[in-house]
Amino acid sequence: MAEFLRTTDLDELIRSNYFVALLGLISHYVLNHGEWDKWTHILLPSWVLAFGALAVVEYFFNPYMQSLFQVVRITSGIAIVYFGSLLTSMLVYRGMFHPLGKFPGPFLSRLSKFYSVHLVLKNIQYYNEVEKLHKDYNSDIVRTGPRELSIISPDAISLVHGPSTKCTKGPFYNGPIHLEGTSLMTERDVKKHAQRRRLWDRAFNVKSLRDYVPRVNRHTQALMEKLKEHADESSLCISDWLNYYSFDVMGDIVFSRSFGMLENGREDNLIKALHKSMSAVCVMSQINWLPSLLFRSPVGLQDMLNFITWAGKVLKERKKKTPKENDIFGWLLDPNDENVPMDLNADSRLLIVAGSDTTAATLTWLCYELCKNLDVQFKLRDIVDRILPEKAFLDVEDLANCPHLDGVIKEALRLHPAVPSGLQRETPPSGLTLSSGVYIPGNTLIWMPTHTLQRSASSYRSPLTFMPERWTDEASDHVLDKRAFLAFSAGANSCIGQKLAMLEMRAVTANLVRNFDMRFSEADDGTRLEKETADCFTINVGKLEVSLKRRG
Ligand code: HEM
Repeated sequence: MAEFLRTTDLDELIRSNYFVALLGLISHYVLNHGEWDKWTHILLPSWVLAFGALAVVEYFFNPYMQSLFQVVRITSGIAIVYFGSLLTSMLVYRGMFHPLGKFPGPFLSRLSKFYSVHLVLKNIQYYNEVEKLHKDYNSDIVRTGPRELSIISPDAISLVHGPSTKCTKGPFYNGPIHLEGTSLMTERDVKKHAQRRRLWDRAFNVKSLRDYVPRVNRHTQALMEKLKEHADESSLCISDWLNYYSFDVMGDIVFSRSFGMLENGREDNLIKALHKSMSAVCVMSQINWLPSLLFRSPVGLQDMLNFITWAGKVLKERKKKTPKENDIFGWLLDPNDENVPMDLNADSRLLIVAGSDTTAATLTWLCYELCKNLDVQFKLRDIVDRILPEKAFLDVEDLANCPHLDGVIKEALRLHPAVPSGLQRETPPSGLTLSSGVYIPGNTLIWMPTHTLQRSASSYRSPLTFMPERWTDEASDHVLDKRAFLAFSAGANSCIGQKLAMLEMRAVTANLVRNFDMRFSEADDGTRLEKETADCFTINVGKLEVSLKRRG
Protein backbone atom coordinates (compact mmCIF):
# COMPACT_ATOMS: atom_id res chain seq x y z
CA MET A 1 0.00 0.00 0.00
CA ALA A 2 2.75 2.43 1.05
CA GLU A 3 4.67 1.53 -2.06
CA PHE A 4 1.57 2.10 -4.11
CA LEU A 5 0.99 5.55 -2.65
CA ARG A 6 4.59 6.58 -3.09
CA THR A 7 5.04 5.35 -6.59
CA THR A 8 1.71 6.14 -8.15
CA ASP A 9 0.72 9.51 -9.42
CA LEU A 10 -2.09 9.63 -6.86
CA ASP A 11 0.20 10.85 -4.11
CA GLU A 12 1.61 13.56 -6.37
CA LEU A 13 -1.84 14.49 -7.51
CA ILE A 14 -3.20 14.92 -3.98
CA ARG A 15 -0.25 17.13 -3.11
CA SER A 16 -0.67 19.23 -6.23
CA ASN A 17 -2.04 22.66 -5.31
CA TYR A 18 -3.71 22.92 -8.72
CA PHE A 19 -5.61 19.70 -8.22
CA VAL A 20 -6.68 20.62 -4.69
CA ALA A 21 -7.74 24.09 -5.84
CA LEU A 22 -9.73 22.46 -8.64
CA LEU A 23 -11.48 20.30 -6.05
CA GLY A 24 -12.36 23.51 -4.20
CA LEU A 25 -13.86 24.98 -7.38
CA ILE A 26 -15.82 21.82 -8.10
CA SER A 27 -17.13 21.83 -4.52
CA HIS A 28 -18.34 25.40 -4.99
CA TYR A 29 -20.09 24.42 -8.20
CA VAL A 30 -21.83 21.53 -6.45
CA LEU A 31 -22.78 23.64 -3.40
CA ASN A 32 -24.11 26.35 -5.67
CA HIS A 33 -26.47 23.94 -7.39
CA GLY A 34 -29.06 22.51 -5.08
CA GLU A 35 -29.96 23.24 -1.51
CA TRP A 36 -27.50 22.09 1.11
CA ASP A 37 -28.72 24.05 4.14
CA LYS A 38 -30.25 21.06 5.88
CA TRP A 39 -27.22 18.84 5.27
CA THR A 40 -24.65 20.90 7.20
CA HIS A 41 -24.53 18.24 9.91
CA ILE A 42 -23.37 15.77 7.24
CA LEU A 43 -21.21 18.15 5.19
CA LEU A 44 -19.03 19.49 7.98
CA PRO A 45 -18.18 16.10 9.51
CA SER A 46 -17.58 14.75 5.97
CA TRP A 47 -14.94 17.42 5.41
CA VAL A 48 -13.36 16.70 8.78
CA LEU A 49 -13.41 12.96 8.04
CA ALA A 50 -11.93 13.40 4.56
CA PHE A 51 -8.97 15.45 5.82
CA GLY A 52 -8.61 13.19 8.86
CA ALA A 53 -8.50 10.12 6.60
CA LEU A 54 -5.89 11.82 4.43
CA ALA A 55 -3.75 12.48 7.51
CA VAL A 56 -4.10 8.86 8.68
CA VAL A 57 -3.12 7.49 5.27
CA GLU A 58 -0.10 9.82 5.11
CA TYR A 59 0.98 8.88 8.62
CA PHE A 60 0.70 5.14 8.32
CA PHE A 61 1.43 4.48 4.70
CA ASN A 62 3.82 7.16 3.53
CA PRO A 63 7.36 6.16 4.59
CA TYR A 64 8.66 9.67 3.86
CA MET A 65 6.62 11.15 6.69
CA GLN A 66 9.08 11.74 9.51
CA SER A 67 6.74 12.86 12.26
CA LEU A 68 3.15 13.58 13.23
CA PHE A 69 3.93 17.28 13.00
CA GLN A 70 4.91 16.84 9.35
CA VAL A 71 1.64 15.00 8.64
CA VAL A 72 -0.37 17.76 10.28
CA ARG A 73 1.56 20.43 8.38
CA ILE A 74 1.04 18.79 5.02
CA THR A 75 -2.63 17.95 5.60
CA SER A 76 -3.31 21.48 6.87
CA GLY A 77 -1.60 22.87 3.76
CA ILE A 78 -3.88 20.82 1.54
CA ALA A 79 -6.94 21.93 3.58
CA ILE A 80 -5.90 25.59 3.31
CA VAL A 81 -5.58 25.37 -0.48
CA TYR A 82 -8.91 23.51 -0.77
CA PHE A 83 -10.94 25.83 1.47
CA GLY A 84 -9.07 28.88 0.17
CA SER A 85 -10.09 28.02 -3.36
CA LEU A 86 -13.67 27.19 -2.33
CA LEU A 87 -14.05 30.43 -0.39
CA THR A 88 -12.37 32.63 -3.02
CA SER A 89 -14.52 31.15 -5.73
CA MET A 90 -17.65 31.76 -3.62
CA LEU A 91 -16.77 35.35 -2.77
CA VAL A 92 -15.72 36.30 -6.31
CA TYR A 93 -18.86 34.77 -7.77
CA ARG A 94 -21.18 36.34 -5.19
CA GLY A 95 -19.49 39.73 -5.31
CA MET A 96 -19.02 40.09 -9.06
CA PHE A 97 -20.81 37.56 -11.20
CA HIS A 98 -24.00 36.66 -9.35
CA PRO A 99 -27.26 37.31 -11.29
CA LEU A 100 -28.49 39.44 -8.36
CA GLY A 101 -25.54 41.80 -8.91
CA LYS A 102 -27.79 44.43 -10.53
CA PHE A 103 -29.75 45.02 -7.29
CA PRO A 104 -28.51 47.67 -4.83
CA GLY A 105 -27.50 46.81 -1.29
CA PRO A 106 -24.49 46.75 1.03
CA PHE A 107 -21.47 45.13 -0.62
CA LEU A 108 -20.95 42.81 2.35
CA SER A 109 -24.52 41.51 1.97
CA ARG A 110 -23.55 40.22 -1.44
CA LEU A 111 -20.81 38.12 0.08
CA SER A 112 -22.47 36.52 3.06
CA LYS A 113 -25.53 36.45 5.28
CA PHE A 114 -23.18 37.10 8.18
CA TYR A 115 -23.64 40.78 7.35
CA SER A 116 -27.34 40.40 8.24
CA VAL A 117 -26.32 38.71 11.49
CA HIS A 118 -24.26 41.80 12.23
CA LEU A 119 -27.39 43.92 11.61
CA VAL A 120 -29.50 41.60 13.78
CA LEU A 121 -27.04 41.82 16.66
CA LYS A 122 -27.12 45.63 16.69
CA ASN A 123 -30.38 45.59 18.69
CA ILE A 124 -32.29 42.46 17.62
CA GLN A 125 -34.67 44.57 15.56
CA TYR A 126 -33.73 43.47 12.08
CA TYR A 127 -36.90 44.98 10.57
CA ASN A 128 -35.61 48.47 11.48
CA GLU A 129 -32.27 47.74 9.81
CA VAL A 130 -33.97 46.53 6.63
CA GLU A 131 -36.17 49.64 6.61
CA LYS A 132 -33.02 51.76 6.80
CA LEU A 133 -31.48 49.85 3.89
CA HIS A 134 -34.52 50.58 1.70
CA LYS A 135 -34.23 54.27 2.63
CA ASP A 136 -30.43 54.43 2.19
CA TYR A 137 -30.55 52.82 -1.23
CA ASN A 138 -33.81 54.60 -2.13
CA SER A 139 -35.09 51.40 -3.65
CA ASP A 140 -38.08 49.05 -3.30
CA ILE A 141 -35.70 46.16 -3.88
CA VAL A 142 -32.53 45.70 -1.85
CA ARG A 143 -30.08 42.80 -1.89
CA THR A 144 -29.81 41.51 1.66
CA GLY A 145 -27.85 38.33 1.07
CA PRO A 146 -25.87 36.43 -1.57
CA ARG A 147 -29.09 35.07 -3.08
CA GLU A 148 -31.62 37.13 -1.16
CA LEU A 149 -33.70 40.24 -1.84
CA SER A 150 -35.95 42.39 0.32
CA ILE A 151 -38.92 43.74 -1.66
CA ILE A 152 -41.40 46.35 -0.42
CA SER A 153 -43.44 46.91 -3.54
CA PRO A 154 -47.15 46.01 -2.95
CA ASP A 155 -47.34 44.97 -6.62
CA ALA A 156 -45.12 42.01 -5.76
CA ILE A 157 -47.34 40.71 -2.93
CA SER A 158 -49.67 38.58 -5.03
CA LEU A 159 -46.74 37.22 -7.06
CA VAL A 160 -44.86 36.22 -3.91
CA HIS A 161 -47.66 35.35 -1.46
CA GLY A 162 -50.89 35.27 -3.49
CA PRO A 163 -53.11 32.20 -3.98
CA SER A 164 -51.60 31.34 -7.35
CA THR A 165 -47.99 32.20 -6.56
CA LYS A 166 -45.23 30.18 -8.16
CA CYS A 167 -42.97 30.91 -5.19
CA THR A 168 -42.41 28.31 -2.49
CA LYS A 169 -41.23 28.46 1.12
CA GLY A 170 -37.45 28.86 1.40
CA PRO A 171 -34.89 26.89 3.44
CA PHE A 172 -35.70 28.94 6.54
CA TYR A 173 -38.60 26.52 6.97
CA ASN A 174 -36.35 23.46 7.39
CA GLY A 175 -37.27 22.89 10.99
CA PRO A 176 -35.86 20.28 13.37
CA ILE A 177 -37.59 17.53 11.34
CA HIS A 178 -35.53 14.75 12.91
CA LEU A 179 -36.82 15.72 16.36
CA GLU A 180 -40.46 16.57 15.85
CA GLY A 181 -41.44 16.07 12.20
CA THR A 182 -42.75 18.78 9.88
CA SER A 183 -45.48 21.17 10.99
CA LEU A 184 -48.17 22.63 8.76
CA MET A 185 -46.16 25.85 8.63
CA THR A 186 -42.79 24.23 7.92
CA GLU A 187 -44.26 21.98 5.19
CA ARG A 188 -42.53 23.25 2.05
CA ASP A 189 -44.13 20.87 -0.44
CA VAL A 190 -47.06 22.81 -1.90
CA LYS A 191 -49.28 19.75 -2.53
CA LYS A 192 -48.65 18.20 0.88
CA HIS A 193 -49.30 21.55 2.54
CA ALA A 194 -52.63 21.95 0.71
CA GLN A 195 -53.63 18.42 1.72
CA ARG A 196 -52.87 19.07 5.38
CA ARG A 197 -54.45 22.50 5.32
CA ARG A 198 -57.76 20.95 4.20
CA LEU A 199 -57.74 18.85 7.40
CA TRP A 200 -56.85 21.88 9.49
CA ASP A 201 -59.62 24.00 7.97
CA ARG A 202 -62.16 21.82 9.84
CA ALA A 203 -60.58 22.87 13.13
CA PHE A 204 -60.92 26.57 12.27
CA ASN A 205 -64.26 26.80 10.45
CA VAL A 206 -67.18 28.84 11.80
CA LYS A 207 -68.69 25.92 13.70
CA SER A 208 -65.43 24.90 15.39
CA LEU A 209 -64.71 28.49 16.34
CA ARG A 210 -68.09 28.60 18.04
CA ASP A 211 -66.98 25.62 20.15
CA TYR A 212 -63.89 27.53 21.35
CA VAL A 213 -65.76 30.71 22.27
CA PRO A 214 -66.74 29.68 25.84
CA ARG A 215 -63.06 29.10 26.61
CA VAL A 216 -62.06 32.49 25.23
CA ASN A 217 -64.79 34.07 27.37
CA ARG A 218 -63.68 32.19 30.50
CA HIS A 219 -60.02 33.11 30.16
CA THR A 220 -60.83 36.72 29.28
CA GLN A 221 -63.01 36.98 32.36
CA ALA A 222 -60.21 35.45 34.46
CA LEU A 223 -57.79 38.03 33.04
CA MET A 224 -60.14 40.88 33.93
CA GLU A 225 -60.52 39.56 37.48
CA LYS A 226 -56.75 39.39 37.90
CA LEU A 227 -56.32 42.90 36.51
CA LYS A 228 -58.97 44.15 38.92
CA GLU A 229 -57.03 42.59 41.82
CA HIS A 230 -53.89 44.44 40.76
CA ALA A 231 -55.49 47.64 39.51
CA ASP A 232 -54.76 50.81 41.47
CA GLU A 233 -51.21 49.57 42.15
CA SER A 234 -48.73 52.18 40.99
CA SER A 235 -47.55 49.96 38.17
CA LEU A 236 -48.65 46.72 36.54
CA CYS A 237 -46.76 44.77 33.92
CA ILE A 238 -49.58 44.37 31.41
CA SER A 239 -47.33 42.61 28.90
CA ASP A 240 -46.82 39.77 31.42
CA TRP A 241 -50.54 39.34 32.04
CA LEU A 242 -51.32 39.33 28.32
CA ASN A 243 -48.65 36.71 27.88
CA TYR A 244 -50.20 34.53 30.64
CA TYR A 245 -53.61 35.00 29.05
CA SER A 246 -52.70 34.08 25.51
CA PHE A 247 -50.73 30.96 26.51
CA ASP A 248 -53.56 29.81 28.80
CA VAL A 249 -56.11 30.25 26.02
CA MET A 250 -53.99 28.39 23.50
CA GLY A 251 -53.10 25.49 25.83
CA ASP A 252 -56.81 25.07 26.52
CA ILE A 253 -58.06 25.36 22.95
CA VAL A 254 -55.21 23.38 21.39
CA PHE A 255 -55.17 20.34 23.71
CA SER A 256 -57.49 21.08 26.63
CA ARG A 257 -54.64 21.84 28.98
CA SER A 258 -54.32 25.30 30.41
CA PHE A 259 -50.90 26.43 31.54
CA GLY A 260 -52.55 27.96 34.64
CA MET A 261 -50.42 31.08 34.26
CA LEU A 262 -53.27 33.51 34.93
CA GLU A 263 -54.18 31.65 38.09
CA ASN A 264 -50.61 31.49 39.37
CA GLY A 265 -49.77 34.98 38.23
CA ARG A 266 -46.44 33.88 36.84
CA GLU A 267 -44.92 32.49 33.69
CA ASP A 268 -44.68 28.71 33.42
CA ASN A 269 -41.00 27.67 33.59
CA LEU A 270 -41.23 25.96 30.23
CA ILE A 271 -42.62 29.04 28.51
CA LYS A 272 -39.99 31.17 30.21
CA ALA A 273 -37.32 28.87 28.81
CA LEU A 274 -38.98 28.91 25.40
CA HIS A 275 -38.87 32.70 25.31
CA LYS A 276 -35.23 32.72 26.36
CA SER A 277 -34.33 30.29 23.62
CA MET A 278 -36.04 32.47 20.99
CA SER A 279 -32.97 34.68 20.72
CA ALA A 280 -31.26 31.86 18.82
CA VAL A 281 -34.03 32.09 16.21
CA CYS A 282 -33.01 35.71 15.47
CA VAL A 283 -29.72 34.41 14.13
CA MET A 284 -31.04 31.14 12.73
CA SER A 285 -33.54 32.99 10.56
CA GLN A 286 -30.56 34.63 8.80
CA ILE A 287 -28.19 31.67 8.51
CA ASN A 288 -30.33 28.90 7.10
CA TRP A 289 -27.67 26.20 7.40
CA LEU A 290 -27.17 26.79 11.12
CA PRO A 291 -30.28 25.03 12.53
CA SER A 292 -29.26 21.71 10.99
CA LEU A 293 -26.14 21.88 13.20
CA LEU A 294 -27.57 23.57 16.29
CA PHE A 295 -30.59 21.30 16.58
CA ARG A 296 -28.18 18.39 16.77
CA SER A 297 -26.18 19.87 19.60
CA PRO A 298 -27.58 20.89 22.96
CA VAL A 299 -25.41 24.03 22.96
CA GLY A 300 -27.64 27.04 23.49
CA LEU A 301 -30.79 25.29 22.34
CA GLN A 302 -31.50 23.05 25.31
CA ASP A 303 -34.52 25.16 26.30
CA MET A 304 -36.08 24.82 22.90
CA LEU A 305 -35.34 21.09 22.81
CA ASN A 306 -37.05 20.73 26.20
CA PHE A 307 -40.10 22.52 24.85
CA ILE A 308 -40.18 20.25 21.80
CA THR A 309 -40.06 17.18 24.07
CA TRP A 310 -42.76 18.64 26.31
CA ALA A 311 -45.10 19.47 23.42
CA GLY A 312 -44.78 15.87 22.16
CA LYS A 313 -45.45 14.48 25.65
CA VAL A 314 -48.55 16.59 26.20
CA LEU A 315 -49.90 15.51 22.85
CA LYS A 316 -49.49 11.83 23.77
CA GLU A 317 -51.39 12.48 27.02
CA ARG A 318 -54.11 14.33 25.10
CA LYS A 319 -54.46 11.35 22.76
CA LYS A 320 -55.51 9.17 25.69
CA LYS A 321 -58.29 11.55 26.82
CA THR A 322 -61.63 12.63 25.38
CA PRO A 323 -62.06 16.22 26.58
CA LYS A 324 -65.48 17.58 27.51
CA GLU A 325 -65.16 20.46 25.06
CA ASN A 326 -63.78 19.80 21.61
CA ASP A 327 -60.32 21.20 21.01
CA ILE A 328 -58.10 21.71 17.95
CA PHE A 329 -56.39 18.35 18.32
CA GLY A 330 -59.85 16.76 18.43
CA TRP A 331 -59.83 17.54 14.69
CA LEU A 332 -56.21 16.74 13.97
CA LEU A 333 -55.79 13.41 15.79
CA ASP A 334 -57.02 10.35 13.94
CA PRO A 335 -59.22 8.29 16.33
CA ASN A 336 -58.49 5.15 14.29
CA ASP A 337 -54.73 5.48 14.70
CA GLU A 338 -53.34 4.39 18.06
CA ASN A 339 -50.15 6.33 17.51
CA VAL A 340 -49.51 10.03 17.27
CA PRO A 341 -47.83 10.71 13.90
CA MET A 342 -44.48 12.48 14.29
CA ASP A 343 -45.61 15.57 12.34
CA LEU A 344 -48.31 16.31 14.91
CA ASN A 345 -45.57 16.93 17.50
CA ALA A 346 -44.36 19.78 15.33
CA ASP A 347 -47.95 20.99 14.92
CA SER A 348 -48.46 21.05 18.67
CA ARG A 349 -45.42 23.30 19.15
CA LEU A 350 -46.46 25.44 16.18
CA LEU A 351 -49.94 26.03 17.55
CA ILE A 352 -48.73 27.07 20.98
CA VAL A 353 -46.04 29.43 19.69
CA ALA A 354 -47.88 30.79 16.62
CA GLY A 355 -51.10 31.31 18.52
CA SER A 356 -49.80 32.75 21.79
CA ASP A 357 -46.79 34.99 21.25
CA THR A 358 -48.40 36.70 18.27
CA THR A 359 -51.62 37.52 20.12
CA ALA A 360 -49.83 38.61 23.31
CA ALA A 361 -47.46 40.85 21.32
CA THR A 362 -50.27 42.49 19.35
CA LEU A 363 -52.32 43.14 22.50
CA THR A 364 -49.30 44.58 24.28
CA TRP A 365 -48.61 47.01 21.45
CA LEU A 366 -52.30 47.84 21.32
CA CYS A 367 -52.15 48.84 25.02
CA TYR A 368 -49.04 50.90 24.27
CA GLU A 369 -50.92 52.79 21.54
CA LEU A 370 -53.97 53.32 23.77
CA CYS A 371 -51.71 54.87 26.43
CA LYS A 372 -49.85 56.95 23.88
CA ASN A 373 -53.03 58.14 22.17
CA LEU A 374 -55.48 58.82 24.99
CA ASP A 375 -58.02 60.31 22.57
CA VAL A 376 -58.15 56.92 20.82
CA GLN A 377 -58.67 55.18 24.17
CA PHE A 378 -61.51 57.56 25.12
CA LYS A 379 -63.25 57.24 21.77
CA LEU A 380 -63.03 53.45 21.88
CA ARG A 381 -64.40 53.46 25.43
CA ASP A 382 -67.36 55.63 24.38
CA ILE A 383 -68.18 53.20 21.61
CA VAL A 384 -67.72 50.08 23.74
CA ASP A 385 -69.76 51.58 26.58
CA ARG A 386 -72.72 51.76 24.23
CA ILE A 387 -72.65 47.97 23.64
CA LEU A 388 -75.04 46.26 26.07
CA PRO A 389 -74.39 48.76 28.90
CA GLU A 390 -76.21 46.55 31.41
CA LYS A 391 -73.55 43.82 31.14
CA ALA A 392 -70.45 43.85 33.35
CA PHE A 393 -68.55 41.56 31.01
CA LEU A 394 -68.78 41.62 27.23
CA ASP A 395 -68.69 38.16 25.66
CA VAL A 396 -67.00 37.43 22.36
CA GLU A 397 -70.46 37.18 20.76
CA ASP A 398 -71.34 40.72 21.88
CA LEU A 399 -68.41 42.16 19.97
CA ALA A 400 -68.86 40.62 16.54
CA ASN A 401 -70.15 43.84 15.06
CA CYS A 402 -68.02 46.73 16.15
CA PRO A 403 -66.00 48.09 13.18
CA HIS A 404 -64.23 50.70 15.31
CA LEU A 405 -62.95 48.04 17.74
CA ASP A 406 -61.71 46.01 14.75
CA GLY A 407 -60.10 49.20 13.44
CA VAL A 408 -58.14 49.62 16.68
CA ILE A 409 -56.91 46.02 16.46
CA LYS A 410 -56.01 46.36 12.78
CA GLU A 411 -54.01 49.51 13.50
CA ALA A 412 -52.06 47.64 16.17
CA LEU A 413 -51.44 44.83 13.67
CA ARG A 414 -50.44 47.36 11.01
CA LEU A 415 -47.96 49.40 13.01
CA HIS A 416 -46.65 46.50 15.07
CA PRO A 417 -46.95 43.27 13.07
CA ALA A 418 -46.14 40.21 15.16
CA VAL A 419 -44.02 38.81 12.29
CA PRO A 420 -42.31 42.07 11.28
CA SER A 421 -39.56 40.92 8.94
CA GLY A 422 -41.91 38.97 6.71
CA LEU A 423 -41.77 35.41 5.44
CA GLN A 424 -39.11 33.78 3.33
CA ARG A 425 -40.16 32.67 -0.12
CA GLU A 426 -38.12 31.27 -3.01
CA THR A 427 -38.72 32.16 -6.66
CA PRO A 428 -39.34 29.28 -9.10
CA PRO A 429 -36.32 28.12 -11.15
CA SER A 430 -37.64 30.12 -14.12
CA GLY A 431 -37.60 33.32 -12.06
CA LEU A 432 -40.27 35.95 -11.63
CA THR A 433 -41.10 39.14 -13.52
CA LEU A 434 -42.63 41.89 -11.40
CA SER A 435 -45.33 44.16 -12.85
CA SER A 436 -42.67 46.88 -13.12
CA GLY A 437 -40.86 44.63 -15.57
CA VAL A 438 -38.01 43.86 -13.15
CA TYR A 439 -36.86 40.26 -13.53
CA ILE A 440 -35.99 38.33 -10.35
CA PRO A 441 -33.80 35.32 -11.18
CA GLY A 442 -34.83 31.78 -10.23
CA ASN A 443 -34.13 30.34 -6.75
CA THR A 444 -33.85 33.80 -5.24
CA LEU A 445 -34.95 34.10 -1.62
CA ILE A 446 -37.42 36.93 -1.10
CA TRP A 447 -38.56 38.63 2.08
CA MET A 448 -41.30 41.24 2.00
CA PRO A 449 -40.80 43.05 5.32
CA THR A 450 -44.29 43.53 6.76
CA HIS A 451 -43.13 46.26 9.13
CA THR A 452 -41.93 48.51 6.29
CA LEU A 453 -44.76 47.63 3.89
CA GLN A 454 -47.38 48.53 6.47
CA ARG A 455 -45.74 51.86 7.29
CA SER A 456 -45.30 53.01 3.74
CA ALA A 457 -46.60 56.44 2.75
CA SER A 458 -47.48 55.09 -0.68
CA SER A 459 -49.99 52.68 0.88
CA TYR A 460 -51.22 54.64 3.91
CA ARG A 461 -51.92 58.33 4.35
CA SER A 462 -50.24 59.60 7.60
CA PRO A 463 -48.69 56.15 7.88
CA LEU A 464 -47.21 56.55 11.35
CA THR A 465 -50.43 57.84 12.92
CA PHE A 466 -52.49 55.35 14.92
CA MET A 467 -55.83 55.90 13.24
CA PRO A 468 -58.52 53.20 13.67
CA GLU A 469 -60.89 55.25 11.49
CA ARG A 470 -58.86 54.38 8.40
CA TRP A 471 -60.37 50.88 8.64
CA THR A 472 -63.95 52.14 8.92
CA ASP A 473 -66.11 54.37 6.72
CA GLU A 474 -64.94 57.40 8.71
CA ALA A 475 -61.53 57.73 7.03
CA SER A 476 -61.21 54.86 4.59
CA ASP A 477 -59.38 57.21 2.19
CA HIS A 478 -56.38 56.84 4.54
CA VAL A 479 -55.79 53.36 3.20
CA LEU A 480 -54.35 53.91 -0.25
CA ASP A 481 -53.43 50.33 -1.04
CA LYS A 482 -55.28 47.57 0.83
CA ARG A 483 -52.84 44.95 -0.41
CA ALA A 484 -50.20 46.38 1.90
CA PHE A 485 -51.72 44.75 4.96
CA LEU A 486 -49.89 41.50 5.49
CA ALA A 487 -50.02 40.98 9.26
CA PHE A 488 -51.65 37.57 8.78
CA SER A 489 -49.87 36.99 5.46
CA ALA A 490 -51.88 36.07 2.37
CA GLY A 491 -52.73 33.17 0.09
CA ALA A 492 -52.46 29.46 0.78
CA ASN A 493 -50.11 29.89 3.75
CA SER A 494 -51.92 32.74 5.44
CA CYS A 495 -52.66 32.55 9.16
CA ILE A 496 -55.26 29.89 9.78
CA GLY A 497 -55.88 31.21 13.29
CA GLN A 498 -56.62 34.82 12.40
CA LYS A 499 -60.34 34.63 13.19
CA LEU A 500 -59.62 33.02 16.56
CA ALA A 501 -56.99 35.69 17.24
CA MET A 502 -59.53 38.41 16.42
CA LEU A 503 -62.03 36.88 18.87
CA GLU A 504 -59.44 36.95 21.65
CA MET A 505 -58.22 40.43 20.86
CA ARG A 506 -61.74 41.89 20.64
CA ALA A 507 -62.73 40.37 23.99
CA VAL A 508 -59.60 41.58 25.79
CA THR A 509 -59.53 45.08 24.28
CA ALA A 510 -63.20 45.84 24.78
CA ASN A 511 -63.31 44.60 28.38
CA LEU A 512 -60.07 46.35 29.20
CA VAL A 513 -61.26 49.81 28.14
CA ARG A 514 -64.70 49.18 29.60
CA ASN A 515 -63.32 48.30 33.05
CA PHE A 516 -60.19 50.40 33.35
CA ASP A 517 -58.61 53.70 32.63
CA MET A 518 -55.12 52.83 31.37
CA ARG A 519 -52.03 55.07 31.29
CA PHE A 520 -48.31 54.55 31.02
CA SER A 521 -46.97 54.02 34.54
CA GLU A 522 -44.85 56.78 36.02
CA ALA A 523 -41.78 54.59 35.72
CA ASP A 524 -42.24 53.70 32.06
CA ASP A 525 -43.48 55.66 29.08
CA GLY A 526 -43.34 52.71 26.71
CA THR A 527 -39.61 53.08 26.02
CA ARG A 528 -38.85 49.67 27.52
CA LEU A 529 -41.25 48.01 25.11
CA GLU A 530 -39.78 49.90 22.17
CA LYS A 531 -36.23 48.94 23.14
CA GLU A 532 -36.69 45.41 24.45
CA THR A 533 -38.92 44.03 21.72
CA ALA A 534 -36.86 41.51 19.79
CA ASP A 535 -37.41 40.29 16.25
CA CYS A 536 -37.11 36.51 16.53
CA PHE A 537 -39.20 35.82 13.40
CA THR A 538 -42.25 36.27 15.63
CA ILE A 539 -41.88 39.17 18.03
CA ASN A 540 -40.47 38.45 21.47
CA VAL A 541 -42.30 41.37 23.02
CA GLY A 542 -40.65 43.63 25.63
CA LYS A 543 -42.17 44.68 28.94
CA LEU A 544 -44.89 47.31 29.23
CA GLU A 545 -45.69 48.79 32.65
CA VAL A 546 -49.03 50.59 32.92
CA SER A 547 -51.16 52.10 35.61
CA LEU A 548 -54.72 50.76 35.65
CA LYS A 549 -57.52 52.56 37.48
CA ARG A 550 -60.82 50.76 37.88
CA ARG A 551 -63.74 52.67 36.48
CA GLY A 552 -66.67 53.29 38.81
C1 HEM B 1 -52.29 38.41 16.23
C2 HEM B 1 -52.26 37.14 16.05
C3 HEM B 1 -51.60 36.41 14.92
C4 HEM B 1 -50.77 36.86 13.93
C5 HEM B 1 -50.30 38.29 13.69
C6 HEM B 1 -50.42 35.73 13.11
C7 HEM B 1 -49.63 35.78 11.97
C8 HEM B 1 -49.34 34.70 11.16
C9 HEM B 1 -48.56 34.76 9.97
C10 HEM B 1 -47.92 36.01 9.41
C11 HEM B 1 -48.51 33.50 9.44
C12 HEM B 1 -47.78 33.06 8.17
C13 HEM B 1 -46.52 32.29 8.57
C14 HEM B 1 -45.69 31.78 7.41
O1 HEM B 1 -46.14 31.70 6.28
O2 HEM B 1 -44.54 31.42 7.69
C15 HEM B 1 -49.26 32.65 10.31
C16 HEM B 1 -49.43 31.31 10.10
C17 HEM B 1 -50.07 30.49 11.00
N1 HEM B 1 -50.74 30.86 12.13
FE1 HEM B 1 -50.99 32.74 12.83
N2 HEM B 1 -51.01 34.61 13.63
C18 HEM B 1 -51.74 34.98 14.73
C19 HEM B 1 -52.52 34.16 15.53
C20 HEM B 1 -52.65 32.81 15.38
C21 HEM B 1 -53.47 31.96 16.20
C22 HEM B 1 -54.34 32.40 17.37
C23 HEM B 1 -53.27 30.69 15.73
C24 HEM B 1 -53.84 29.38 16.19
C25 HEM B 1 -54.79 29.12 16.88
C26 HEM B 1 -52.38 30.75 14.61
C27 HEM B 1 -51.95 29.66 13.89
C28 HEM B 1 -51.21 29.74 12.73
C29 HEM B 1 -50.85 28.57 11.94
C30 HEM B 1 -51.19 27.13 12.25
C31 HEM B 1 -50.13 29.05 10.84
C32 HEM B 1 -49.54 28.23 9.70
C33 HEM B 1 -50.52 28.24 8.54
C34 HEM B 1 -50.03 27.49 7.33
O3 HEM B 1 -48.82 27.32 7.13
O4 HEM B 1 -50.88 27.06 6.54
N3 HEM B 1 -52.02 32.06 14.42
N4 HEM B 1 -49.77 33.40 11.35
